[in-house]
Formats: sequence, C-alpha cells, structure tokens
Amino acid sequence: MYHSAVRFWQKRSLRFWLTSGLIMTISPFIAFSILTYIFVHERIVNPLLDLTSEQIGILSPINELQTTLWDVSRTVTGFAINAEPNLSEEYAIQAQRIDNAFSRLSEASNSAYVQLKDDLASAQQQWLRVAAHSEVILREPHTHMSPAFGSKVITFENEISALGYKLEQVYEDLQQQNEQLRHQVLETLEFANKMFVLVLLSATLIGLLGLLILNRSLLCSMNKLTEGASKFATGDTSHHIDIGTPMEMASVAHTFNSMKNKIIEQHKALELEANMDGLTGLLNRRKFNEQIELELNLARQGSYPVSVIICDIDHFKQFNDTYGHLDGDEALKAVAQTLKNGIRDNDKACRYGGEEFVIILPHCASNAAYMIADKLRQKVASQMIIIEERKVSPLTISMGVAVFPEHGKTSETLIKHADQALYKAKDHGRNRVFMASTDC
Ligand SMILES: Nc1nc2c(ncn2[C@@H]2O[C@H](COP(=O)(O)OP(=O)(O)OP(=O)(O)O)[C@@H](O)[C@H]2O)c(=O)[nH]1
Repeated sequence: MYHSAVRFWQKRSLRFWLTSGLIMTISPFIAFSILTYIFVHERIVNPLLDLTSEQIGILSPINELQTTLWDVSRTVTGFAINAEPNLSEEYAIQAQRIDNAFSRLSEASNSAYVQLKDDLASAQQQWLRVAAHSEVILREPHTHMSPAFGSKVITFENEISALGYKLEQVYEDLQQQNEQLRHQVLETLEFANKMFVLVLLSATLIGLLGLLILNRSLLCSMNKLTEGASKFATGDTSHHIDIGTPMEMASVAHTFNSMKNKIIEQHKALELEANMDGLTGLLNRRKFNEQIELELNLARQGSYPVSVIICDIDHFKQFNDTYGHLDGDEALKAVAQTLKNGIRDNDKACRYGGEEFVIILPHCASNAAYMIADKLRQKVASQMIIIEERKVSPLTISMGVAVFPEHGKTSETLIKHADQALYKAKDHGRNRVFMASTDC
C-alpha cells in the first residue's frame, strides 16, 4: 500500500506538480471570496431582507388600521346623526379589530427601530382617546343635536382625523424606508455577486496565466531538453538543444550541448583509433575488411570496377636484421607514407599486416590500377630511407593487382587473386607488379 502510493506520486509529471502548486496558491483566494460571499449574505443581505419583510408585515396591519378607522369614523358620525342602536354593535366589532391590529403591530415591530415603535405607541394612545370619545358619543341618548353633543362629535372627528393622518404618515415613512432598504439590499447583493464573480474569474485567469507562463518558461524548455536527450540517446548527434529561458534551463542545455560535443569528439577519436594502424597511420585490417565490403557493394550497385593492390616489402627481414626492429618501424612508416601520398583521396591505403599493405581503388579498371601500382612501386624504390640521419638504400615492394568484377566478385576471391599475383611478383624476382589472371 505504502509502496504503491509512493510509486503513484513518483510517476506524476512536472506539469502535475506545477498545476497542483498553482491551485494550492490560488485556492486561499477562492476560499476567501466564497467565505466573504457567504458572510455578506448571512450577516448583511439576509438580515436586511428580513427587516424589509418585517416592515412589509407592519405595513399591512397599518393599512388595515387606516381602513377600519374610516369605518369607525363613519359608524360614530352615523350614530351621531341617525342614533341607530345597531351602530353601537358595529362600532364594538370595529374597535375590537383596531385593538387586534395594534396588538399585532406591537408584536410585529419587536425588532423595528425606535422611532417606529414610538410612533405606533403614540398612535395607540391617540386611538385610546378616539375610543373614549366614541364611547361617550355612542352612550349619549339624544334625540336632537345639542351644542355640547355637537362639540363632542367635532372633537371626535378632529381626534380620529389626527390619528388617520398620523397613521398615514407612519405608513408613508415606513414604505419609503422599506423602498430605500430594499434598494440598498439589492445594491449590496449585486455588489457582492459582482465581487464574487470578479474574484473567481481573476483567480482563474491568474491561475491560467501562471500555468501559461510556467508552461512556456519551464515545461517547454524541459520538453526541449528531454527531446534533445532522447534524440542523442537514439544516435541523432546533429540535434542542438536551443533554450533561451529560464536562465537555469538555458545553462543546463548549454552544458548538455558541450557534453554532447565532447562525447562526439571522443567517439570520433576512439573510432579513428579503432580504425587506424598505430604505427603507420593507415587504416587497419579491421577497417579494410569493412571498407572493401562497402566499396564492392557500391560498385555492384553502380556497375563500376574496383581494384585491389596488395604490396609486400621485399626482404624486410633482412632490413630488420641489419638495422634493428625500431629502424624497421621507421622504414615501414616511410613506405606507408609514400603509398598514401601516391593515391587519390577516394582511394584507401591500409596496413594488411606485418610489412604488407593493401590499397583499394574505386572506379579503377585493371590498366589504370596496374599503372598506379607500378608508379607506387617506382616511388618506393626511388625513396631513400633515412636511419639516424643517414640515408640507407631504398626498399622495394612487390605488388599483386586484382580487379572487381573480372578477377573476383567477392572480397575474399579478390584478395586471394591479388595475393597469388603478389606471390608471382616475388617469384619473378621482386620489385615488380603482377596482374591477377582470370584463369587462376
Ligand atoms: N620492424 C618491423 N618489422 C616487422 C613488422 N611486422 C613484420 N615485420 C617483419 O617483417 C619481416 C617479414 O619477413 P618475411 O615474411 O620473411 O619476408 P621478407 O623478409 O620481407 O621476404 P620477402 O617477403 O619474401 O621478400 C619479419 O622479419 C617481421 O618481423 C613491424 O611492425 N615492424
């Protein structure tokens, strides 16, 4: 379990870690904006909305009060004019309704502001006065309108008008405040919503921008580095990793490029060493075997001749015996240099072994090959060997020439025929060139 969890995390990419880091960085801002949004709703918007609902709850009983008050006014003045006894009962119902409305109002305005409570309390006092006046009028057993009764009715009308006016004032004030409050709540709500969306959007945009910057600066460079390294690992040595930014990655890329160039140089040096004969500087036998196959393949495809010349220094044992092995090495180097200098750039001179050399001449038919071989032979024969700053007699070489395809179609048969021609040259007195015969 622990190991699989470790493996899971180890397999996560750099992009994963960067994205996670970025999300973790912006998440406090998002959390903060969500909490602020909730806070604004819970602590500001919702209480304000409750308050407006409460005010609406107050407006309706006030409205009912106003209507009933007009009914009372009609009932009492009606009684004063007509003295109908059933109006007293009607008044009692209306008064009860007003009392109920006042008690509902006092319950509903529990958390309302002080001014409203004062206004309602004063309205209730006024109502008590109106009720007292009403009861006095309704108790009066009159048959005609006396001046005293008339003055009571006028007082009642003044009181009830004042109460009606007062209630209208309270109603309008409350309605106005309610409108203002509702407007304020809606503005706050709109602002909170806008801020919330703005914070969320900017956090997302910042996150995306951060990802984009990281992607361009780090991940792209990282990908270039990985791509360069894998190309190099698969043998593409020409690919150059080009990273400008960030500085650290550019430095890694520069170091990688330098390291790659160094490895290429070392590889070339090793390859050269592996293909070269240490003493003479010519290609060695291993490289010759590779090269002859290559040239013969090309010649088969291009249908052109390839000549092979095998050379062997004459009486080299004797030279060694006379001057010593070290001077023999010097002589071998001198002969090798003469051979190399006497051929074209496309031709290949190799040390076949001991004091034996082999030369590959692509695009060279038998006549030309013979002439080249003889020219080389003459050059070697005419070149004085210098031993310890004194000239000694030149060495001579014997040579056998075989040509693809007339003397052989494979490297083995070509070498075999060239070798046989070389033996003939030795047999016929050395320092000469022999062409392989087609019948051997
Ligand atoms: N100094 C030196 N001598 C070498 C080297 N490789 C081979 N030899 C010598 O070359 C000589 C070859 O002798 P042989 O095979 O008898 O041939 P030769 O004396 O040249 O006689 P022919 O080929 O018949 O003319 C031997 O004495 C080898 O020791 C080398 O790298 N350096």
